[in-house]
Amino acid sequence: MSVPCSLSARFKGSFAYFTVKDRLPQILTKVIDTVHRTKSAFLEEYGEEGIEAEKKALAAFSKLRNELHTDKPLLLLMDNLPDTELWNQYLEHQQSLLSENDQPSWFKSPWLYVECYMYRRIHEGIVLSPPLCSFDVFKEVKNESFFQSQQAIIALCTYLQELAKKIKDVGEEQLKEEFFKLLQVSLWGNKCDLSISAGQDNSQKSSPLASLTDLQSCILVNDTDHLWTVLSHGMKMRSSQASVSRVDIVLDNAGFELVTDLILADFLLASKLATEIHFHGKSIPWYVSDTTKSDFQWTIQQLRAANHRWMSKCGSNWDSNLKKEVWLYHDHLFWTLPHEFCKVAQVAPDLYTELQKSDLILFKGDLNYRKLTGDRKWDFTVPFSQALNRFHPAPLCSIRTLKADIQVGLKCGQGEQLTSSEPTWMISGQYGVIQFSALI
Ligand SMILES: O=P(O)(O)OC[C@@]1(O)O[C@H](CO)[C@@H](O)[C@@H]1O
Ligand SMILES: [Mn+2]
Repeated sequence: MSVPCSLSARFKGSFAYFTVKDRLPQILTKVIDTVHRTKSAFLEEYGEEGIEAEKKALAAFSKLRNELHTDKPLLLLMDNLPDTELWNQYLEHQQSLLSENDQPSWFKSPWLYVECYMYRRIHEGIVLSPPLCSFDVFKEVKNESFFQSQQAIIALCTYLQELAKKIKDVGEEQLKEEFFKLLQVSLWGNKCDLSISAGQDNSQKSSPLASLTDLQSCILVNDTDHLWTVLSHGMKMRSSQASVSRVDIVLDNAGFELVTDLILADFLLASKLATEIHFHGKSIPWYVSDTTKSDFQWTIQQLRAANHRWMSKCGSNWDSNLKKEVWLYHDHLFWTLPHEFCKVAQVAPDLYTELQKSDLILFKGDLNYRKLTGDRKWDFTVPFSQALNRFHPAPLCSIRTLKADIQVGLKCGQGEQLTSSEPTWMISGQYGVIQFSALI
């Protein structure tokens, strides 16, 4: 099957161009500033060795920023991590697509590749600066964004606990309504990412439940009914056979968005729409605010320890879900590779086999959407299942706010109409999709 070309900074004036030219250097500058500001903590923890490491990391990041600014060729990774070889093979593959005189570079290669590559090079800079190896350059902003969303988190935890009290008596119609509501909360939670805002505060300040009705018209594709059919069918089948219904959530951002995902996951178990939830996070710091294992655990511990009855109730329930293994956390290295998802079966067959066990996979966020659709110049009306390019481990759904200029599965004329009335509709995060594809 032929696929369109990749989005790339080589298209001047595109969002990819703007990202590589302005947003990525801004993020790198913030990284440099963070490491610099942490100097005294490094000194305290590791002595002189910490200071030497800080200098080494800063030199690596300044060099990286310079390579980016001047559109230098992309380089092989020099660390020795489990994914190093895969990254270096990917560079060779990109090279093989070019003529002999050309080399993959920041402003010429696919946007998805170079953007992922920047985060992997940041990680390399840290890993090659021992003893800083486990320092997360984005931890501080992720934690701040959690604290800045406190009121919204309290509102959600309170709502969930009130719902939990009556859940056994809730009829099918109301259950469906509650599911729709919490799914939308999780969708709009995706507005709060720190990559699009280049690390600036982008947290949820007010209760997200109050604005759902107003926001409904901003959901451009809403396949919630299909999701409901899959989940409620699973629930009915199970009552006769005592089997499991497994939902996988491929997580995106820590902070408020993660809490909305955990709230949804809690509801799926409490309502018996699912019996097992598998979360997939990132194994290295990624796209500023993406969730790592440490963010996942930290968030649950923060809730547990909170000085608010319903917040701490949520935290302790979630802790016990993990202990009972009805919630499971995975962080396969594939999620931080530059590959499109249609390559999972080939590059990470173990992950593909794991995903095939799912009854429904929810992919959160914009980057996952870009990877699902290959980050290509698709027409707006191309069916989602076609853009998936044969990636189909299980029924799946993308839940994303639009923050990159790619969107498929729209009605004829819908994209063009939005472009003329609201030129920034694809990158403003004001619109969203809940886009489903059944097994074919
Ligand atoms: O995956 P997320 O957190 O929803 O978004 C990540 C993101 O901000 O990073 C890219 C730009 O740098 C955009 O494509 C996208 O909006
Ligand atoms: Mn993200």
